[in-house]
Amino acid sequence: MNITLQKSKIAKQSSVQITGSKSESNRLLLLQALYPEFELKNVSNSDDSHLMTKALNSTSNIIDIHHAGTAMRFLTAYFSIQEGREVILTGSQRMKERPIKILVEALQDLGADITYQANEGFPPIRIKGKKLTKHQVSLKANVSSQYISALLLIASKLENGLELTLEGNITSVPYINMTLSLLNETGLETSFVENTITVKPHVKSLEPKTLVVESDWSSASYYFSIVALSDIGTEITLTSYKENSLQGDSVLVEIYKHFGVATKFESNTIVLTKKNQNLEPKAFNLVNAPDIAQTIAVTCFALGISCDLTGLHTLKIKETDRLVALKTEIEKLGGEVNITDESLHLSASKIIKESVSIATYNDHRMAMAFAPLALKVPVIIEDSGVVSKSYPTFWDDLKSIGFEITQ
Ligand SMILES: O=C(O)C1=C[C@@H](OP(=O)(O)O)[C@@H](O)[C@H](O)C1
Ligand SMILES: C=C(OP(=O)(O)O)C(=O)O
Repeated sequence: MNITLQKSKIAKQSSVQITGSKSESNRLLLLQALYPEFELKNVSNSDDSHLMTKALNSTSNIIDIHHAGTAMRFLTAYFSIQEGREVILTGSQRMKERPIKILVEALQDLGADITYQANEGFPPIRIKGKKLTKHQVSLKANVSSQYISALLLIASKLENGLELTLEGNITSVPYINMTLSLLNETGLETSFVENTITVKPHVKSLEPKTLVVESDWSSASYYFSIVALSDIGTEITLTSYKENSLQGDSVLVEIYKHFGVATKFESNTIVLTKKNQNLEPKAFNLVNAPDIAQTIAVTCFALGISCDLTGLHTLKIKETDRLVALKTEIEKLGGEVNITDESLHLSASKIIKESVSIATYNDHRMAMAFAPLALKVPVIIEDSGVVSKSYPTFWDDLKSIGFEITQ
């Protein structure tokens, strides 16, 4: 369904409760399936986390994880060690175009039985679960950190644990550190020295405990953008966040200072306040935080400032080719964007065309990143339901802070 966001003005002070991180949730759901002794709180209500839960509880031999990249990668590793179980893991048309060869080869090197059902290197895949006895493997680390996290999540269940050697530049490093921190929090032993990660085997059960998922920082990014585009003094409070986050996207706090947004941590909330207008050109390397690239590009466009974003090589293999999607949609609005395979340059723009219909390409972040533009001009968002991949209540939450949204 397409929706129209009328030109809106938000309340001077408002607050929004954001659901648990989808990245943390999907890791913890898998760990809980391996070690049922712990309990989870504030689990994400995203489609991707529902799909993860459903897949882990499914007894079917065909599992469809739709658009959920982490679920696809993490479950490939999980089903490889489910002895005696055979499943076909498949997904949406786009998922069938998202590469998985690096992970499959690493699992095969460890002894896993995985075959491609259609195109080599891509889902769907058939997995015959078995005991994996090898423990040393190396893999290319510059394509997706999800392959590495997938291996780490099952590592403690391998007979001899895992010694993983990362080859080349390592992309999206905070997501690897998040995986290791969560393993440690659950009581598993890991080390990460130079380019080698080790996880000790653990056959026994773990100490029962309750783990509380922090709310999603990528979802928070849209509010940083909203505050950046609002009048000085505008304040939005978001729950539940902590200062020492495991999520790399918490770098938003530093990045949005450059847009005049101050962040204050107060007990379990963050309070975002618009302090001043800073219209200097911007440059950010987002190799550690690829999911906030769209948010930042649209903030800059809406403020009429130029920006250079680099470290974006993973954007081409996400829900859509996000570099091409950003260029196409910003140019429809009157902007000028130049892209390479790993960077985006946005020229300073004086105009924002009104009532442009923004295509979202089955990508939740296209819909959410362009929504703050409604603080400047009316905008139409196509296929608005895509947001449920990570943030199902996004439009209701925007309405609650003053956005005027009609069908
Ligand atoms: O491990 C994770 O939870 C994620 C890792 C990142 O992917 P890449 O490592 O492929 O960049 C990120 O873009 C994705 O949304 C979630
Ligand atoms: C890239 C994303 O997700 P995934 O890779 O898990 O599909 C995302 O949420 O922006």
